[in-house]
Order: sequence, then structure tokens, then C-alpha cells
Amino acid sequence: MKKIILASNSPRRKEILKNMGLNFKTISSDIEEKVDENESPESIVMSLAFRKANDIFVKSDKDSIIIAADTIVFYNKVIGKPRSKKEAKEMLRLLSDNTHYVYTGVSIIDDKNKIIDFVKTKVVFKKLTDKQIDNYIETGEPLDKAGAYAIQGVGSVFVDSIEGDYFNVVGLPISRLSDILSDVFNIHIL
Ligand SMILES: Cc1cn([C@H]2C[C@H](O)[C@@H](COP(=O)(O)OP(=O)(O)OP(=O)(O)O)O2)c(=O)[nH]c1=O
Repeated sequence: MKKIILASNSPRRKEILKNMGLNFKTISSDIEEKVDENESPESIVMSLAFRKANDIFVKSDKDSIIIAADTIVFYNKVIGKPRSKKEAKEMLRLLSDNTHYVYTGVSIIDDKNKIIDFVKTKVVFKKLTDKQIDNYIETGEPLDKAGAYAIQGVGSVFVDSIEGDYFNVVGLPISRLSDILSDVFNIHIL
């Protein structure tokens, strides 16, 4: 059986994969997450996911399968992780009372296959007051999250509805990933 490596620093991705009962280890990739904002959101997340996976693939034993992902929010433009509280506030004001899309690119590679795919989830936000945004930022939750919120945390109270895979918003489209593992890599979660 090949060794599975999750190329990620994200505790959320680790948790989602762990819940599937798979045996894997985590190694964080340290690629620079530079994006060309003129590219489409799907090509941005797919290319970053592939670069994270490939970074670890080239440093690993050849009998490894590497999984990596990248998540961004899209509302008229690409919204990544906020670099400051001020940026977090700007992002949350943009998302307030609007519909945005969360894109997660996922890449799975071994010595025979290099798969890159993405999943898109629609998220509708309620109207937020400045006070709610300020209080939320003070929790510290938004700072390492694309779009400056966490649907799995207190940020859930901002969400009116979603259409699509919830886990894709949290950072790992586990249902699609499981299909790819099964169809291409002969790894069956169930
Ligand atoms: C929208 C949203 C994003 N996020 C997170 C998922 C990702 O971890 C993060 C986006 O940053 P990413 O660059 O995709 O991932 P990361 O830097 O956290 O981890 P790594 O590159 O090492 O795998 O935002 C949530 O946890 N909840 C949410 O609701």
C-alpha cells in the first residue's frame, strides 16, 4: 500500500481527512502563494494545489501519494487570506448581504498520475453590521481564513445558506477527493 501524504499546514484539512479513517502523514509545503488576479478562480486554486502537491512529491519516496488543496473566495475578484484586521474588515463588508463562491483546488499525485480538479460552493451571507464585523475580527478567527471567515466557527452565524459541498468551504472537498482516490488510485474510503 502506498503512503499517503497530505501536503498542508491546515489543521482543518488534516481533521477532514482524519475523519475518513485514512492513514496518512502531513508535511507542509512552503511554496510562495502568489496569485495572478487576472487568472480565473478555478485556474488559481488548481495551480496552487498542484504546486503544493508537487513540492512535496519531488522530495518524497516514489511510493507516496501526495494530496494538496488551496481555497479562495470569489466575489467580483479573488479574495484570499486577510493580511491585517483592516483587510479582514474590508473583505467582510464586501461579502455582507451578498452571494460569493468558495473555490477549492485539489491535486493528488503519485509517480503515475497527476490529477488536478476543483470544486465550487455557493455561499449566501446575511447583512452584517460594522459592530458584528468588529466583534468577529476580535475573536481572531478570520485571520488565517480565505475571505476572512470560518464557516466551521463563529463565522457560521453570518451564513444564510450554502449550495454545494460544505467541506469544500472548510478547505477540502472530501467527496470529490474520495471519488478520485477510488477511481484513479484504487484507494477506497468505504
Ligand atoms: C472560507 C473558509 C476558508 N477556510 C480556510 C481553509 C484554508 O485553510 C484557508 C485558505 O488558505 P489556503 O492557502 O487554502 O490553505 P492554508 O494556508 O490554510 O493551508 P495549506 O496551504 O498549508 O494547505 O481558509 C476555513 O477554514 N473556513 C472557511 O469557511
